[in-house]
Amino acid sequence: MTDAQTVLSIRGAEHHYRADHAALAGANLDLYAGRITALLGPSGSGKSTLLRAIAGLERLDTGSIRLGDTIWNNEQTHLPPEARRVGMVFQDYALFPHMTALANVAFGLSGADKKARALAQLEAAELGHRAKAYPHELSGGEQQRVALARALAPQPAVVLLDEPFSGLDRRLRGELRERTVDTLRAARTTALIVTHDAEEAMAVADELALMDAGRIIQTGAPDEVWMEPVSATAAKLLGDVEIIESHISNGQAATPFGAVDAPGLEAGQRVNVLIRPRAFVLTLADHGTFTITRRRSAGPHLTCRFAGDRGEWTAQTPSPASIAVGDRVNVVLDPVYVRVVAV
Ligand SMILES: Nc1ncnc2c1ncn2[C@@H]1O[C@H](COP(=O)(O)OP(=O)(O)OP(=O)(O)O)[C@@H](O)[C@H]1O
Repeated sequence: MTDAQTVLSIRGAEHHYRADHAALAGANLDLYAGRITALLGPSGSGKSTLLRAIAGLERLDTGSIRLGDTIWNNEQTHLPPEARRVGMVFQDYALFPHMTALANVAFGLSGADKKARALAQLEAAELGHRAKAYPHELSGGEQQRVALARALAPQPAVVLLDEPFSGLDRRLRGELRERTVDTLRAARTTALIVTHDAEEAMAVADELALMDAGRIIQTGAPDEVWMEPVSATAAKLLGDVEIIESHISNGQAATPFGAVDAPGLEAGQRVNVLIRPRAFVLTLADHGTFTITRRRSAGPHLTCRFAGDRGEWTAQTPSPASIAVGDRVNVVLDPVYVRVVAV
């Protein structure tokens, strides 16, 4: 994303909890004005640590965090959390149990009109009628909405949400996800949402940032990142993928399913061929090269395992019900769902 204004900029962020392990290992990330960035990464990749560093709850060893021209962190500076204009929604919502919903939302506000402003924020979350309820009297979804209202009430420059839907059941998750996105958009907030759920990240993100081993390994629009992963690690974060090691010869990478074009890569270069399950096109053939070893129907598509001399792979095809375990098939690749990346 280059046309939106950068609000928050993180460069070379490093953080160690222990000397022998970097929780952040040189992370770079930009957040853009009014846009929602989803931070997706496996457990332990450093997502929460990055959030906590932005909020000022962890101090960077090296690197910088800037809000516009204001330095929040660098070698000399560590602005305390209360001096940063950050709203935070934690995984467990962290509402004050002895305070009403209204008091929770008003907590970070000052001025004579703070109750009115808090109430307006609760009403925007369609929870005005629950203003006097205590957290234990609210459902999980309502608590999350109060937590979001509390984070937004002081009109922060950036809102950080750490796995904000993880405590909710599946149906409620989808509903609340949409509501949260609508609320953030209505408030024109710059937001960073942490998740380890690829589908959730794709659903909420204007910008997707992939994190692994303390670094941001790829950023971009969700579709772009899905279609053009920069590495096998990035591809795996976004869904099932078969990875075939190969090398470049005559501008192509050989696979057991035929050669794949690999423009721009030099002869001899070692590569990974990244194949999404839907790239495999299976055709029944009496003397086919591969054998179906397993099949599982999942409504509109069929997931098949198939084996050949050099391995076993998983395909996802639009339900051709005629394929059965033991059938012989030939397999070619739909190049739309195949990428070749240098190793
Ligand atoms: N308070 C702590 N003390 C020591 N090590 C920690 C602490 N918090 C996190 N770590 C370590 O830092 C690394 C990054 O952890 P972090 O919680 O940031 O990852 P994460 O991507 O948010 O993971 P998850 O999705 O499981 O929440 C991990 O190796 C973790 O064990």
